[in-house]
Amino acid sequence: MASFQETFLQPNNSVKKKSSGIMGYDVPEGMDIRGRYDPEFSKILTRDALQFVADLQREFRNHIKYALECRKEAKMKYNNGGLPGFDPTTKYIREGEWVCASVPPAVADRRVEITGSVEREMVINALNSGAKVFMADFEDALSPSWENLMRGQINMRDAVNGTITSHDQARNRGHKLNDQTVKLFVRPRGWHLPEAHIFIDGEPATGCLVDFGLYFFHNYANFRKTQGQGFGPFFYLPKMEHSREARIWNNVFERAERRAGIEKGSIRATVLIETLPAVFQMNEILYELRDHSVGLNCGRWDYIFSYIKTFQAHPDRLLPDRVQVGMTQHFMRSYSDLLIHTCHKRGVHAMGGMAAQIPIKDDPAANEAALELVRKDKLREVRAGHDGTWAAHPGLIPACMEVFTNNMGNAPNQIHSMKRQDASVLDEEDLLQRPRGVYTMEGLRLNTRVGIQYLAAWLTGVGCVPLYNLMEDAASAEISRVQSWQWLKYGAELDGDGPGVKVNLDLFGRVVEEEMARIEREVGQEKFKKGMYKEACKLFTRQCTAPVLDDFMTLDTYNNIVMHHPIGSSRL
Ligand SMILES: CC(=O)SCCNC(=O)CCNC(=O)[C@H](O)C(C)(C)COP(=O)(O)OP(=O)(O)OC[C@H]1O[C@@H](n2cnc3c(N)ncnc32)[C@H](O)[C@@H]1OP(=O)(O)O
Ligand SMILES: O=CC(=O)O
Ligand SMILES: [Mg+2]
Repeated sequence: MASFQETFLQPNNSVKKKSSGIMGYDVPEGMDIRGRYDPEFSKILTRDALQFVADLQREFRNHIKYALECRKEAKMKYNNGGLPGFDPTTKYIREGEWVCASVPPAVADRRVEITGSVEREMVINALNSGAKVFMADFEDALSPSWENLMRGQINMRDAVNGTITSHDQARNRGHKLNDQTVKLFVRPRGWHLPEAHIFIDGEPATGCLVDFGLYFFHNYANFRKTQGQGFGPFFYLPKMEHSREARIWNNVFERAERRAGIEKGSIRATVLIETLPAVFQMNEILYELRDHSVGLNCGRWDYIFSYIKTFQAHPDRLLPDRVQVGMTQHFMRSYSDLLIHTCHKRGVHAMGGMAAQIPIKDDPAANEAALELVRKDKLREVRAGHDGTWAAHPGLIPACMEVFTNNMGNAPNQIHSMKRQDASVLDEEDLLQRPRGVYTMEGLRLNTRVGIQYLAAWLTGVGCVPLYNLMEDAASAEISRVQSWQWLKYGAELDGDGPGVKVNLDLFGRVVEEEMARIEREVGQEKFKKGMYKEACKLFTRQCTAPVLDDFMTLDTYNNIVMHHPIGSSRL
């Protein structure tokens, strides 16, 4: 097999060019790095790694643009009254008798997976956590600033090398890896997010190709030796809407494997089914990735967000208060059951999702109640046939582990024991059924407080925060945003907690003002003044009152965290 150096360091005639002045990155032809120069970052942004990213971008950019155009077309169809559904032209895939490549032994048992951003201490804690897998997140849990992304890549490299350490000076505490660590999966950003600090041929790079490309380039060889038992690296793939997007990932993987000289099928990925259109494409997505798949996951928070977004022009499908849209609603249960049936039919893992509860430090009774909710959620998942689940915090791992182990015993998964044949009859009506529940003023207030505080954190580089004893990230905060937009747009009647009142601009304005005052009281004047709450409030208000719904909260907001050097901040 060709060595890493031989395979990647092919001669090229590109002009050696340093960007960003005297101290600059050594970039290949057609590439421009507009992010801050840092000697540590330059060990990630090597010329050859950048060339690899540029090659991916050049080969796949038109496919990505086409896939994003198709999303727009689908949106138009839904906005004109259409409903998502199964595609008659791919019935042969849904009904065919095929299976995915067999599961790599290294990740046969995934009963508890901890997730977290790629921040250094969190990475070390997650790898030491005693879960089976750590999903290191460049997506929902990360604010994609240049600093976060580059430090995240450094942290991933050091994690795979087994050399990652950190020292917290303020607390005089060190972090280092235990002898036993968990298996690493990396979640790159979704297709929709650009990387505005790296330009290729005059255009911002595609965020996920930067995340994937840099991580793969630097780590694939070590990963396969130390983590993957000959397989890997392993990925989670977010926010896809159609199997054509999975086909692009499959082609990216095959290209990377060829360039690295490793066998086809080395790279493995779990796809999050977290958009409403994707639930009708689960077989097709697995089929596209059949040589590279290691299952599907119920990304329940983005799924709820996507339900609202897909039905943005359907006032008869308003969702009730966010807290009432749980996994026991018929459409959510149907999605999880069909996902299990589909994955097990195709021989791969059906992963559960994230309960939003996190440990409550200063109130044992409330903490026990939160833990009980997590246990209940996990029990539902394992009994339904899921092979594993997500935990948002190390403190939840023992409870999740206990529930799964009590029900699965020593078996690494339930792929062959829980076929869920009964779920094969679930149809469009089950998957789209209108959720039941009430619309309340408290729901609107909570959405406002959560949306503003999440955005305020995101603007300062923090992509996941504890709010009101729950985990909030880009996916859960999106629900708050689009729900507020939808209630406002259609004048939802809030009658769940008193006499009915219709949401309108006046009411929403008052709610925003009052909730800002409450946030100030809750966080304290000093933190409020130093923080980005006012900016966040402006962004949230604009997004909720926009005549046309923004596709993603993070797209417009991204312009606020782009920092071009040496010029200063810049809009795309
Ligand atoms: C919808 C989705 O996409 S879900 C997936 C994306 N979301 C996530 O991954 C959420 C990950 N979780 C988190 O980010 C955090 O747990 C939060 C923000 C929810 C709570 O954070 P905090 O309030 O800071 O937690 P807390 O103070 O209890 O942390 C205590 C310790 O646990 C660690 N910790 C907390 N969560 C995690 C985690 N997910 N992974 C590893 N370590 C963690 C902290 O680093 C801290 O360690 P230290 O004592 O060594 O400094
Ligand atoms: O990514 C997970 C989700 O629930 O969204
Ligand atoms: Mg998600």
